[in-house]
Formats: sequence, C-alpha cells, structure tokens
Amino acid sequence: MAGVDLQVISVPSVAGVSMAGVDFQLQGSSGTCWPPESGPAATSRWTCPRARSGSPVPVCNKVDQDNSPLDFEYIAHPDFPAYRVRWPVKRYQACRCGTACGAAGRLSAAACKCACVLKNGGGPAYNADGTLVRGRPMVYECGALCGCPAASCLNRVTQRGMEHRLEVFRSKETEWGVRTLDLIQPGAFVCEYSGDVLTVDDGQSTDWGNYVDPRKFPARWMEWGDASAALPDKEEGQHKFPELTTGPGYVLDVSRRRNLAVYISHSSAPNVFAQFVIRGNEDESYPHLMVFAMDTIPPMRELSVDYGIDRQDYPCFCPPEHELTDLYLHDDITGHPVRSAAGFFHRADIYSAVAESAISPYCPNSTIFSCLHTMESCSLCCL
Ligand SMILES: C[S@@+](CC[C@H](N)C(=O)[O-])C[C@H]1O[C@@H](n2cnc3c(N)ncnc32)[C@H](O)[C@@H]1O
Repeated sequence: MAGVDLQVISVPSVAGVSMAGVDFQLQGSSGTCWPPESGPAATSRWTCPRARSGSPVPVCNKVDQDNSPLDFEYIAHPDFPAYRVRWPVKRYQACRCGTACGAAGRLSAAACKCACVLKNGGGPAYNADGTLVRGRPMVYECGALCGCPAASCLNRVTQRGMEHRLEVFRSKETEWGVRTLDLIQPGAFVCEYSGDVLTVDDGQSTDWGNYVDPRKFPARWMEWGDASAALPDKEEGQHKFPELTTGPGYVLDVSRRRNLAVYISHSSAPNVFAQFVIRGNEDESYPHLMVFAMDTIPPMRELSVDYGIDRQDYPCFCPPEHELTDLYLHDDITGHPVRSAAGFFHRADIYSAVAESAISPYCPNSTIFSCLHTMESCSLCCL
C-alpha cells in the first residue's frame, strides 16, 4: 500500500459520462483506504500511481468492500533483462533513418528506407494517426538506438503510452475488470501487460493465477485488418509476414507487481487483442505484450481479451448463442446499430449497460450501448 494516494472523487451523473466534469473533492493521506460509498453521485475511488508520469489509474468499487488491487505495487512497464540487447548482430537491425519513419499513407517505408518499418513486411505497421493497420506476428517499432527523432517518428506508437483513460472496476461477475472511460477506435493502442519478467524455457507451463504467459494468447491478431476475405485476388490476401525466429521466452509474474492489464476479463468474442511489439534492436524472445482494440469500444464498456482458454476452465460469463440472438433481435426492434456483425456482447457488458444506462455523449438521442454515431453521422435515431 505504500505510496498509494486515496482520492475521493465525485463521479458525474450518468449524463456526464464524458468525465469532463470529474471533480476532485478530497485527497486522503497516503496509504489510507476508505470504504466505497453508495449512490451514483459520490463514489470512492482509489488510485494506483503509475510508475511513469501520467494520470493515475482509477480503481472503482461500487459493489463491495474489496480493494485488493491496491495490495499490488503498480509497475507500468516490464523491465526486460539488459542482455536482451545482443551485440553486434541485433544492433544493425535498428533503423538508421535521420528523419521521421513512415506510417501508412504518409511518408512511406520506401521513402525513408527505415529498417524497422521494412521488417514489418507488407508496409508500415501504423497509420499516421497511430492506428494499427493490421495485426502481425510481431510489430517492429523504432527503438532507443534508432537514428530517427523519437518525437516525430510515426513508428513508435506504443512508446507514447496509454492515450485512453481506463478504469479498474469491481464487477459482479468477474470480480475485477477493466473498462474504458473514453471512446476507443478500432486499431488503437490500449495498454501494455506488465509485471516482473521471468525467463522461462519452452514448454514450461504457468497458470493465470500469478503469471501472465504471452505464449498462451491465441493469435487473434490475425483477425485485425485482414481484408483477404473481401479482397481474395488482391495482394492483401497473399501477404506473408516474416517468420519469427523465436517465440516469447518469458512470463510476467504478477504476484507482487502488476498493472491494470491483468484485470482484463476473458471473452471468446473479445474487443481487444494481444499483439507482440519489438522496438529497434530488442531481443525477439522478449517482445512487449501490447493490447490493441479490435472493435469500437464506447465509454464504460468493459475490455475483454481472449485468454486462449476453454470455457470449462471456470464458470464463464460469455453469452451463449441464444442470448446473442436475443440481443440482436432487441436491437433490430429499436433500429439502433450496435456492433459489427462479427462481434457480440460480453455478458458483463449487458449488466453494465443496465447499471450505467447513460445517454450517449456521441448520439444524444440514444444510450451509450445502442449508438456510437455522432448526431451528424447517425442516420437512424438522430434523424
Ligand atoms: C487474469 S484474471 C482477471 C482479473 C480477475 N477478474 C480479478 O478480479 O483479479 C483471470 C480471472 O478472472 C476471472 N474471469 C475473467 N474473465 C472471466 C469471464 N469471462 N467469466 C468468468 N470469470 C472470468 C476468472 O476468475 C479468471 O481466473
């Protein structure tokens, strides 16, 4: 608990979900925990300080007295071992551009001949706005030893840190979960998994209790940005990514130090996916385990990732097929678009949709969970 600041925050009423009106009413002394108050207008939140400068991550419990996330030291980024920089071979794989490296649709990879961008194969990893163009076995960003200016390099998206405000919240179904307070666009970088790095051998198994094992995440990155089904004759569908020479050789021990990512729930129809990222000359057996959005995620929606587990592993709250159908029928009746046909709701979303039924900050004629359009773009409920 050392170093934890308690902040009692007035939570805006449901209409203020944009969070613009968050008002710090009182800051408690370090190490103190206050029980949550009931009611929508005033709720206690504990804040874990982030290791780097930046906003603290709020921890919100409106359900019970548990405050266990505060028992863990917050570590925003894993410390990979120093020997991950292999001299001299890996060093020459870093980029030697003198200028900003390319992003799709802007300064092309060919124009700057960036070694890191070229390693991605099939074009730059990111658009100029930082969106991941498509999932890959590995995304190669520029890194510390690269010659390009870090401030303007477009190939360092995850190094700029979390852009969206996320909240660890107490869920009635899965104990603790993570939800976003901001709209997250598909392909956006969300957060990094962090904990203490333990080097492991191939085949050494771990469970989810105390370890996050990067090897266990299924390759859901394949689903992101692959237009081959729609464009079977195009280059897109024929693209082959460079083979990885090695898989991840580590797990994250989260028994003592962790960050918010460990609280992301499992779903077989997730809205975020795990993507390995290497920076410059880093050792490929220690890729960063990054989380990107694979869907539009509205404010107050819970994040869910595919753990790569069987449903039998624990009582799972993913919706059975008939609930999926019911939900779509309901939305067909209201006429509001919900999500792409490929996705469906996590059951926890349904509960929080009820609990948090709020007016959408985007489409004022609708609720957050039924329409993501702006008044200008919505052709249904904002007519
Ligand atoms: C990595 S932890 C996630 C954080 C956890 N919810 C907590 O409160 O610490 C994984 C555990 O969360 C719970 N969990 C995650 N997703 C779930 C789901 N869809 N249904 C049921 N339990 C889930 C299970 O207990 C699982 O063992």
